[in-house]
Amino acid sequence: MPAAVTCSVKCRPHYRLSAPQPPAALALELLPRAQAAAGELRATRCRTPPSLSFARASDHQADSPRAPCRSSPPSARRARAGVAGEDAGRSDSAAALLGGAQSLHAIFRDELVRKAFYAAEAAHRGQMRASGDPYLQHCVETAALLAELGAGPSVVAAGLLHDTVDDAGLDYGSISEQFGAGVADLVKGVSNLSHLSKLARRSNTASRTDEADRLRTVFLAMEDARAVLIKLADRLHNMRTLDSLPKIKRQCFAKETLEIFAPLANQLGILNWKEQLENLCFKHLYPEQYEELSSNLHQFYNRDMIAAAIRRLEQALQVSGLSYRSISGRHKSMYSIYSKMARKKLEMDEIYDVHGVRVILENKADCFTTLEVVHHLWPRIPGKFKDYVNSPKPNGYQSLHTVVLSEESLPLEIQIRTGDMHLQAEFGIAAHWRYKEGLRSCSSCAPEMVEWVRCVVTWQCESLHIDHPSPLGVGPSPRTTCTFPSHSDDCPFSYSKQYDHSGPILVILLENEKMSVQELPQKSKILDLLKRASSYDIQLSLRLNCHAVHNLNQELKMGDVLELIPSTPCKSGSYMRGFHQISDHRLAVSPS
Ligand SMILES: Nc1nc2c(ncn2[C@@H]2O[C@H](COP(=O)(O)OP(=O)(O)OP(=O)(O)O)[C@@H](O)[C@H]2O)c(=O)[nH]1
Ligand SMILES: Nc1ncnc2c1ncn2[C@@H]1O[C@H](COP(=O)(O)OP(=O)(O)OP(=O)(O)O)[C@@H](O)[C@H]1O
Repeated sequence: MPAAVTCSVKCRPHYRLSAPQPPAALALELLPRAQAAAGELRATRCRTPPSLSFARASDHQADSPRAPCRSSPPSARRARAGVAGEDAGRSDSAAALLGGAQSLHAIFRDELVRKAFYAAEAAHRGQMRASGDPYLQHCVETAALLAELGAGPSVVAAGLLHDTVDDAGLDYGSISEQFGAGVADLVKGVSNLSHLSKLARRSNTASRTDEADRLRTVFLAMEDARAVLIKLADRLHNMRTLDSLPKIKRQCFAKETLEIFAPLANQLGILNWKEQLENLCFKHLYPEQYEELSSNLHQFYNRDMIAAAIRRLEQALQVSGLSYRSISGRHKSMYSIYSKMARKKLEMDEIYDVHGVRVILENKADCFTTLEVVHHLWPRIPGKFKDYVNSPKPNGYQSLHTVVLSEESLPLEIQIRTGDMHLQAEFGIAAHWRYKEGLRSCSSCAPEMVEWVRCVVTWQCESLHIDHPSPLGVGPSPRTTCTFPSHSDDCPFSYSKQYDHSGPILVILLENEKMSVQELPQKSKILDLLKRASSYDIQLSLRLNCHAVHNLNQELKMGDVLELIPSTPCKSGSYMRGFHQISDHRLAVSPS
């Protein structure tokens, strides 16, 4: 019998065991919209994809991130009145929206969150998305995505308010007054990220891989990790509702999302969001390939096979008296299959890990015994066994891999490893995001930064925390020993012991309405950066993080934004209009 019955059948919500769909529905099930629930859920917590009951809810709503047909923003006065709860003009549909959210996520009953809902409702009243849906719906969907991850009230409230500064005339002061500086900082942080993202789209940063890598690191460096989380939720909902935008805009968003936001979600360990973002980008960027693969997968994806295999393996391990920590399974995402086919020049039927199961055991010996059990249960596919336990990969990755033929005559990849090996594969140098990002040029990526933000987000979000418990499996949980944004001395996540911080810094240069992310050695000065500017002349005035520059020898820090302002103002005035002064509590990568 398993010592601790922690069997976690990780089933995607659209592979619910209890509710088989007719074949016609399968194609839709493969669409990312249907992957709406957070994370790969454990069997015990398997739930249907949440869908909020909105006035105009439909499965494939077509909203735009900044819908041109929105009416002009309501006055800040009304928004403030809404914050104070004085406004009696709320509609039935808003009440239905809140009720729908509350029925899915208890956190929408929280006082702060309800207050934020009413403030967002007042601020966005009358505003519509390109699809014709109320703008408020986007705010609630964004907040709901955060709630699904298990984020706390401040993050969910900030998710509701995330567009009130840019699009509805609320200012930092009034949000801070009503909700506290914590929520206001988050809203401001999301707004800054949105501005940078807009500049990046205008500068086509996504098409330059190195620069896209750097920009992601800057995102992590300049904002509270939780602001990045909110921005990701905002982007995920915008990507789900992209259809009503013109093709050129859809592709622009999709390109940026694929190069910047999906890898960011991967780095933060939010794999379900990463997969949804990638699949949506795939659909908009390569519609023909998407359709083709989607129809091929009709034959390949087997919804019940993984659950059946897990049950069979579970029983066999129990009969053998083997203790296991967990058994989980997953279907490879469409985009992951497409990328693997392209990367390795393979046909669909040469991808052996479309269906996969992973067993985590107590010790190495049990791994090998489990392998025997597996090979007794199913015939193995020759040439597909890999012993990374006795021969670890150069990055330290350890696991046994085998591919067997399931009862359904489909290949099933089975990975077998110990808890320690798994932690190394999730958090260590062999972490999955590094393994993936390692395929790209990632010279300037600051791994310590990613690890730090990833762990902060993990602690902040209940469901991620459950999936990724204490990183080393021993010692105190960092949740109790670290205070954001610094590590305690004994924190196992702290890379400070493993890395010297002599690496480069990343700063943003804004000139001629273009943005570039520049990598400079530590202790570089403004003057050093100016040497890289194509348009620098003495007539220009300079601003660093929204402040006028008086000293060109001032040292730059990670995440600094330097703006070159021409003597004849450009058509949009300051490039950083709407960009809020960057707070000083940026994540410290350098000890300086
Ligand atoms: N975290 C982590 N996972 C890894 C690493 N290397 C491999 N994996 C996992 O192991 C799976 C299969 O790796 P391999 O058995 O080496 O197979 P492959 O190179 O994908 O080739 P195929 O046999 O065609 O599947 C990957 O899909 C990952 O899930 C690693 O360095 N880190
Ligand atoms: N056999 C498996 N069982 C359970 N989970 C798996 C299995 N294989 C991969 N995973 C997990 O599924 C997620 C998505 O992996 P995905 O298959 O897209 O990429 P990958 O594992 O890196 O494969 P590849 O590099 O071969 O494309 C990752 O978190 C990965 O750890």
